[in-house]
Amino acid sequence: MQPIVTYKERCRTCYSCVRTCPVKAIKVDGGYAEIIDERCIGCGNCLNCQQKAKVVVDRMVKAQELLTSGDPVVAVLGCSFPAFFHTCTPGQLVSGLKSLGFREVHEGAHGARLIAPLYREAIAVTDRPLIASHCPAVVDLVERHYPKLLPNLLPAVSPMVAMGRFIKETLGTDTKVVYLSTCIAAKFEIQSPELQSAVDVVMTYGEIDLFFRRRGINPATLAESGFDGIEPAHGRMFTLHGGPFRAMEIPTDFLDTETVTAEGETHVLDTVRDLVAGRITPRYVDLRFCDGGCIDGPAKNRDLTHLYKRNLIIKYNSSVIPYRTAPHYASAPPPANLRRSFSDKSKKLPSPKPEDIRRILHSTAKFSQSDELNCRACGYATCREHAVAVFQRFADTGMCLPYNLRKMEEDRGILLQKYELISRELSKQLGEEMIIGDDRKVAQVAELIRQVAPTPTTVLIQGETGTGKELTARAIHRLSSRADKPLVTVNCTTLTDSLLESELFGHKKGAFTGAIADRKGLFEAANGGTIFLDEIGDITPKLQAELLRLLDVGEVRPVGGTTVKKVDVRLIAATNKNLEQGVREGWFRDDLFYRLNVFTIHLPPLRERMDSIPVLVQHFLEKASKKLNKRLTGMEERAITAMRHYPWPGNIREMQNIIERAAVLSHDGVVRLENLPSVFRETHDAHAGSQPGSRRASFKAEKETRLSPLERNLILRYLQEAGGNVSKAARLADLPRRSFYRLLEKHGISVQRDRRLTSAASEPGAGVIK
Ligand SMILES: Nc1ncnc2c1ncn2[C@@H]1O[C@H](COP(=O)(O)OP(=O)(O)OP(=O)(O)O)[C@@H](O)[C@H]1O
Repeated sequence: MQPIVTYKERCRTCYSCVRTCPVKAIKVDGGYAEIIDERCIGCGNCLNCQQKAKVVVDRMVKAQELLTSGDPVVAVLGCSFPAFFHTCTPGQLVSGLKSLGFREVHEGAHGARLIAPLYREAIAVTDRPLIASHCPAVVDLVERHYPKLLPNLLPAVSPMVAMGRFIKETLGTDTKVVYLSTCIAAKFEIQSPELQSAVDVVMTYGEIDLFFRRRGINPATLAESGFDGIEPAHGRMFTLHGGPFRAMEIPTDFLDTETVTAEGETHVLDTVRDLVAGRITPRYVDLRFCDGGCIDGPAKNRDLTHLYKRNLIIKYNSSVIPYRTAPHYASAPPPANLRRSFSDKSKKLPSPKPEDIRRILHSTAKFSQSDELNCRACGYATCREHAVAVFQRFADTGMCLPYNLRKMEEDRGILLQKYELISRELSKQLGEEMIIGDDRKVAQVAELIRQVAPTPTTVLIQGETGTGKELTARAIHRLSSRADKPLVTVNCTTLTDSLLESELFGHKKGAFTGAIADRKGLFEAANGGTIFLDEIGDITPKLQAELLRLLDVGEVRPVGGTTVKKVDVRLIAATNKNLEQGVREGWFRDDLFYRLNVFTIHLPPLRERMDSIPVLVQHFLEKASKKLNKRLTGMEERAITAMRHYPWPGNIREMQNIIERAAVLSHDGVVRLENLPSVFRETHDAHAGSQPGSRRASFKAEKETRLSPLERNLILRYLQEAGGNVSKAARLADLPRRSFYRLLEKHGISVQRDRRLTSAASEPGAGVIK
């Protein structure tokens, strides 16, 4: 089993392991990131996964099995142990390990002394730069990724393997050796067939600590025992920066270019690349993959700083360490063979051709250099590196975050547009086509519609939100000679600017990222019929110019296209903005305004059409009855009175929504005041209170009634400014989100994001235009 395993179900594909793996030994496939064993060098960087999806396999069970097997088991403490177990003395630690069942305890630093002669010899006679082979991650790095440097690896085993051989050759081969360390690569090292039998188990200090705790052993409370092996003297310096020179007595000095020492991923990789390129030619290179050396290996003590740990080692080195060297070691010869060889374990990967890279980049909408953001969100340093990994099947294109975000945004716009079309279609089926009203102003509107409908004239409909602008546009189309041709409606605020332009006019393949084929626009789709552009006051100046051109010459030019197409489309535009003011303030083109303003219909707000309230109530009750499949016979007088006195900031849509909601709540088929949002009860009470002879409402009730509409208007305004996004609206209003939601509920306002502000309410009654 590999020493590091992946828990698929914990992987959240954040790609942090891809990002931190120095040799890109991580493959993202099937929604999780797993280690590619042949490429892995065991550095342990991927263990920093916050989800704990990559973990070191716990060797405690294996160690326990050895300890209970009856065979002698020897513990060897790696040189960095004083920087981990700093709350007890070395002698107490030895006692603790013996309580666990270890027969002997050794200092692994002696291993450095064992291999030192080989190092000195090789360095003295070498004709090429020699790379130290004591760090297993460095050995794996060369064997798996830089095989050109195989002849440069110093042909000696690591101190750990030297210790294992020394102990087994002295005590006999039935002896088991457990090595304790901060190193994860050592766990990989002992799996190599050539070295396997030297050490049986590698455990981290953390695992041993857990072992102590599980067995209720606290070494700090134990009496001291002495180490059983051979005292390593300055071999203990091995773990410190530059320590191997001292531990193995390799002569060097500060400015000596004959020897180089490097620690940490960046420096090690740079040095290796320099060696491969022949940029440096020292005699000996001492490399350790972990930044900070062995005391800062992946299983280090994370509570202590590097300098503090370094001081612990130095202090340890100058203290008197209890030793009771067992007699069988005093005269033991060094192991017979401390040499080793290395092999090429690299795997040749397929190299993509330029067109392969281009194809992969195109598939994530990267058509030019500027599209390559190199944001590293996928874990690769550049978009091209990612593309290479995709080609080599280590990565997939779904890892590109900017592309995904953009695509989501576009999909959202398209879905919103579809949603609008479907909900309009649904409304039509529910018989929403009628313009209802029983007042003078709606009668005037109806007359204007009848007059303009049969002509080809462009119409501009102005009115507050929810006053029936779209309904009016539909009526004009229905009464025109184009009624049998399409009516295409577009809400100019639902799509991003660039997407809206391509939706309206179409685009040519390659016009922008994501334009993978030619596409017709909505003007072409509406050819022969009518296009209704809702919220025209929100379009950008660029789009205003295109629209003006279209109205002037009757031609559309697709985005990215050079040719134009004739279209015959009648335009009806609507806005709740004051376009004249827009012209004065410069955000709306005057020439487009005059082009649109040929025939304008102003829709009065509901508060100016109070006479229509009863017929509208009736109309919406009938609609709700159909939609909810519920018998509704009417609305009680108190509720109608409240409706008459309510200021209706959301106009007829608000009324429609409120009646539908009340219809849901009604128990007996009659909509009662209690079924309406509380603000209506307050409106009713305030009104009743102001009637002669009626009992005066309390100050609190009256205050609430008068302020409530104001509060409601404010909420609607914030929502409108936030495009229907409640969190944003709450932020604008400087209110906690929860409070904002409470206000929405109080006023019966329901929100559909990016649709427009709809509040929980209504519409009218007697058909004026059918
Ligand atoms: N006079 C009316 N008679 C019947 N229903 C109406 C009337 N006016 C509006 N409605 C209904 O109110 C709702 C909102 O109408 P519409 O979408 O036409 O308003 P709008 O002014 O276009 O809104 P917005 O400014 O938010 O785009 C629709 O369900 C519509 O059917």
